[in-house]
Amino acid sequence: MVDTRSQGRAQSAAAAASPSKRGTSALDLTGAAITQEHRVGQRGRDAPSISLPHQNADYVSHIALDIGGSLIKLVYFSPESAPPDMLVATNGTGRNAGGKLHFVKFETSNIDQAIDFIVAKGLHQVPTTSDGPKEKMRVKATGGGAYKYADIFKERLGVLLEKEDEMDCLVAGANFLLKAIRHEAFTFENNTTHFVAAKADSDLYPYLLVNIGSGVSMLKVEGDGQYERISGSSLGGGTFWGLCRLLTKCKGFDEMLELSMRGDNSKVDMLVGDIYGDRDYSNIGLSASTIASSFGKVVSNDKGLEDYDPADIALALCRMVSYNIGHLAYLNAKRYGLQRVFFGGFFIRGHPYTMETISFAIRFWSKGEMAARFLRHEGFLGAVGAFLKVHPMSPPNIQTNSAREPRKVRARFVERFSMGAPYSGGEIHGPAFSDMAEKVSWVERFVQVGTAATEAARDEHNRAQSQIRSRSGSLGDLETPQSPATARMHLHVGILHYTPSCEPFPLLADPVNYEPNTLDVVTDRDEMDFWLDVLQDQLHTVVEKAMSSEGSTSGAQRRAAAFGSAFAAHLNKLRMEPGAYGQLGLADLFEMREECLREFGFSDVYRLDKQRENAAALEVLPDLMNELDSLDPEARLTALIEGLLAANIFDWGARACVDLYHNGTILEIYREARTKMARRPWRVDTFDGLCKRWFSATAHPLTAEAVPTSPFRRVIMFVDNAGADIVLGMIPFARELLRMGAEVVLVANSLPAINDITVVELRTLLEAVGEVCPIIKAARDAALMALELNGGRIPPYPGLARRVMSSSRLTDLGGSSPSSPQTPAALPVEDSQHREARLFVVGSGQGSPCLDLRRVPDLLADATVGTDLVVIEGMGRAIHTNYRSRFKVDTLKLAMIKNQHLAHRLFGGNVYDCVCLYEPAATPGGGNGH
Ligand SMILES: Nc1ncnc2c1ncn2[C@@H]1O[C@H](COP(=O)(O)OP(=O)(O)O)[C@@H](O)[C@H]1O
Ligand SMILES: CC(C)(COP(=O)(O)O)[C@@H](O)C(=O)NCCC(=O)O
Ligand SMILES: [Mn+2]
Repeated sequence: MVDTRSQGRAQSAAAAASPSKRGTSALDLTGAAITQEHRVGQRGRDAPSISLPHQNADYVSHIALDIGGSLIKLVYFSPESAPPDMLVATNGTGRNAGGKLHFVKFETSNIDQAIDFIVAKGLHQVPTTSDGPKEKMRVKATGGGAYKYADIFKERLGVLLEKEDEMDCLVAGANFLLKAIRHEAFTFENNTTHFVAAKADSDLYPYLLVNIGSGVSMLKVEGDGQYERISGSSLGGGTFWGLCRLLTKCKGFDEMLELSMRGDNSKVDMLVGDIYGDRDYSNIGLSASTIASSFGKVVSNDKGLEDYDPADIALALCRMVSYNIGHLAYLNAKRYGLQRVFFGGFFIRGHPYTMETISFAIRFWSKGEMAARFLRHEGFLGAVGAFLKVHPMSPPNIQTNSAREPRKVRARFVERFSMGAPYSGGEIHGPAFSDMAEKVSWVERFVQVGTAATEAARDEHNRAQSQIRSRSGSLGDLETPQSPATARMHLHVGILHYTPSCEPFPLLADPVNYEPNTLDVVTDRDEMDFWLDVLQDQLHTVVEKAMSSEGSTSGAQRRAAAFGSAFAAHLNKLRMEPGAYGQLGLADLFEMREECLREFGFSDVYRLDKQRENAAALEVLPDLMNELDSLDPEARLTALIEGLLAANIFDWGARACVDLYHNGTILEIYREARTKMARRPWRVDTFDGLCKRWFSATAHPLTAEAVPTSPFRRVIMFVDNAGADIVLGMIPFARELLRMGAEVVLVANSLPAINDITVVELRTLLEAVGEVCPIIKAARDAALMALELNGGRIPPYPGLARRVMSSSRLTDLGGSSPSSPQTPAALPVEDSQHREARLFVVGSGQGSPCLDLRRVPDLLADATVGTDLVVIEGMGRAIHTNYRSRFKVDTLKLAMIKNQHLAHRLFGGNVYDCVCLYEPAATPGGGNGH
């Protein structure tokens, strides 16, 4: 329940909540407003700051505060249920202590607003089971305000702040973020963002942490909890803010930054050229444009404050403070022999000019040797550190299952950007709406203003880009940054999703350097633009699909339209600022579309198409199996792969394929693909190597009737699309391996993405396949029994010598006579611990058409024990991602390329080219990764 006393205050706040009870869905949108002074034009080029109305909260388990001299930073955590296929890991409770971490900030002078927010969301109360007593939330707090405002928190919320040391929290937060978030740190020079990830502790420590809040702290950090505050300065963010307010009459901080962007500091700063008559002082390396004395020109001009443009003053102040801090940071780094310098604190605010200036100071004084690094979570370091005291999310490197490597902390975190991100201009307002109607009306209400604003910002951005291009060179060398021509860069901080049961795929040859994405779409703007265009072009089709997937009701239409607007806004955002969300790759773009659909309640847009295509493909499966079984082993392997590549054409995510569906039935397309497009030789074709390995455990010469012996013990197969792709492609291939005596683990998406089959659908499908295929039936039964005996987890491979099976028995088994289904017990027994050809199914933990092996569920990681072949299928999983990744075991990558640009870009090829890439296990140290 909302405290009645606070309701009045909450309503009076700019973004007032409806005084509704927790748990009800009513939400008063009147409070959510784009205020007049925030309109484009009045407020300059920035997107309007849109205040999300207070929302009914998710269940929140922990909160932490950092109450500084200028800002209050709030971090809170809402636990989340695991996807259904990952329940085993949670002992069936669905809770695995995973959840979402949210970041919010307020001005300290507006402490009531922060308290209203906490009250409206009920963050200060531990929600209870219906009968239990209400507990007070434990609130960790750091920063001076934890002392100064303790009474207010006690009075208004009834909570006692548990105080934590500020420097301790700062360091804990920085260390955590730098290790847990992939793209936390970046450099910013010459208007270019470059993300730098520390891959090992030795890449990180020791470092200098410069926190620019109201004042400045400089800490030498050597490890977790190992630090020393070596210096500081009173000339910090407060100095800039204070002097700016005094001299420019600007009130808001962002307003001052905006203002400074129109400024010309040479009107107030004394430059070297002013002293040397427009000449450089080249003897000591100073160009004419270097500032000799900040505000020095004011002395010689006989002018009053009112004669100066406030923009020039704002810019000169920003530069003065930034440059001084950069200089001090360099001197301290030098003094302690530190090579890496990270800058945090909210003074920076992703402001290009601030970052350019600090970077310039570090580069200049280090004679080009060092580069300043910035943190995306800027001012949240202390709050995150305080949060970790009550909820330590990642005891580093827990040793899991004995046979596997230690888990990596980073694998457990992923950052997601909600639909509000592009509109709200980098401000963070808590979790997504709990009620769909609220969310949709919010988008409807703000989409026009938001779109107008992002368009204005984009025009501004384009203008700035051409200006920068036209004077390139002047910023390239060690020159003082000119007055900023870049539009404001909004660093977006998303919601951090924490999944403690995720870890890197254990079979990666080089997990540290593994990068799933094949193309670099962040640095390569043309590439980014190409894929943004692709997604933009497809958007109306997806909106239509979404709508019809739910019977085109008016509700579905509104939600689909809102999805369309929200996703379009993300695309626009990325077109302007490819680095706004960190270093997103192509895989993230595709995933963002799926996440956005989910956010608007579309749980599975292609569900009916998938069902229809599965049914159609099942009809022809028995004939296909007969046809394959009649071939001799080598021809059969070729036919299996050709069929698999052909079936990969059923891809609702590719424009070229969707166009095909208008002119033919599923079967016609499949036949055409199999006889024409997927015939050997393929564009990338290392089939001969596969063939050699495939028959390496079988006595030669191969006879026509013989079923070969599998050289592989356990094969993990990442499957792709529903319908023909899985039924006529991957399943027959898996069946062949099972027949040869291998164990097979099929890995499917945990959540839907386009027409990819999900793990739940796959299990059902295999039951249907089992009806017409005794091999699949027996292998599924054996797997289910093994799972039952092993508490739902895939047991390690039994680890036996290879079973040599009698080919006649196997041929019996493979016959498509369903009258005599064989149980596993009827399989030939080699010794007491005989192994069965079991067919397991496990979720990939992902909901994307691509495959990011940096984080897979531990249930899948378990399955790698004993695996000696990994098969990755499809354009998303084997081409967009993982095309260049290497594995500790043999790998087979199979895909049809359904996009002309991509085929051309990768190997000068054409649309419908096929890839059959067999790669033997990477030898240790043998140039893995890329
Ligand atoms: N919206 C804002 N309001 C006030 N100050 C801001 C704002 N955004 C950025 N700042 C800058 O950030 C500084 C505060 O940074 P922060 O890291 O939160 O430090 P502190 O803990 O001292 O409050 C301010 O002095 C100001 O320069
Ligand atoms: C989303 C996809 C990667 C899915 O392909 P799949 O993995 O199913 O083979 C692919 O459809 C794709 O890249 N589509 C966008 C490009 C296009 O429309 O041509
Ligand atoms: Mn797919």
